[in-house]
Amino acid sequence: MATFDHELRLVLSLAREAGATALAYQTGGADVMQAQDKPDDAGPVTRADTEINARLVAALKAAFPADAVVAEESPDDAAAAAGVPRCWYVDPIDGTAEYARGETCWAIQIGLCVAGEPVLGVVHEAGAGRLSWGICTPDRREAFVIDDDGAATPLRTSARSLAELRLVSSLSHASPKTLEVMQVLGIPPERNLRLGSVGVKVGTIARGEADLYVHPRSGTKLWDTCAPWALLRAVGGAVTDLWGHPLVYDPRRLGHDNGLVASHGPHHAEILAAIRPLVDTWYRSPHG
Ligand SMILES: Nc1ncnc2c1ncn2[C@@H]1O[C@H](COP(=O)(O)O)[C@@H](OP(=O)(O)O)[C@H]1O
Ligand SMILES: [Mg+2]
Repeated sequence: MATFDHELRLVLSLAREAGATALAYQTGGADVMQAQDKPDDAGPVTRADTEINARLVAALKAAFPADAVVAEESPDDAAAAAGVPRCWYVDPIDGTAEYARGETCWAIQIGLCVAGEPVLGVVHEAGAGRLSWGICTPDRREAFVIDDDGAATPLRTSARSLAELRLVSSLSHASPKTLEVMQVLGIPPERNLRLGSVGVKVGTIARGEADLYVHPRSGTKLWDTCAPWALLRAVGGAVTDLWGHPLVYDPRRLGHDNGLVASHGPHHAEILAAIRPLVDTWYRSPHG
């Protein structure tokens, strides 16, 4: 029986070390962070993204030489990952735009897929002083949030009804489509929490503070979602694209071109049905 204890221990320690690096640079301000824009509108990158990326990739490859490692700042390695049964997806800093602005809604994310299923995820919100992890396999379903003092609390989603849903949506990639989603689901602006980072947003659902995250377009990549999905699946949440298809973790296609819908679980099908008329007006059909 694979417990993933060894993997979890290593990844928790790597995430904490990376969090300390990122915080040290962020405290140093703009000159130390060295934010630059990547080509092709791919968003900002900082010294912390590059250095943490290199450290995490090297450590995972050394510890698990048979595994593939796909990471945001070294995406060319993804070609070699096709067909490898175990693949790590690493986002050294998810929410780099917020990180570079000195905010706290960013996270170090390390996820493991086995046969295309996210089974282990660590989302370290170093700026917020909180680290969440989850394991979701047929043998083990467990997810905790650990605060800076080391206190661990089991993650638990809310029991909110469809009429009470709390949304969490992007801060830096806001879309007018989100307002349409809010309208059809009857979600007022005060129940829309805007935050950076997929992992931070999904974390609010895993802790029961929000219930629904809709990313109504392309733009996110497998490293943005793998770790968050593992922990949300571990607590019974649901994740699909805008049409209700499961997310596909195939390193030959790094983008989630059909958007994202993550929820606390019990109303996922009703949410998809409610937004489907909108999706049909936005897009002719799903990609691929
Ligand atoms: N429209 C878009 N174009 C490019 N990247 C996008 C995007 N929407 C989301 N992302 C990526 O998804 C992550 C979460 O975005 P957001 O927090 O704004 O929802 C960010 O990852 P990084 O910060 O790791 O680059 C961001 O780059
Ligand atoms: Mg990211």
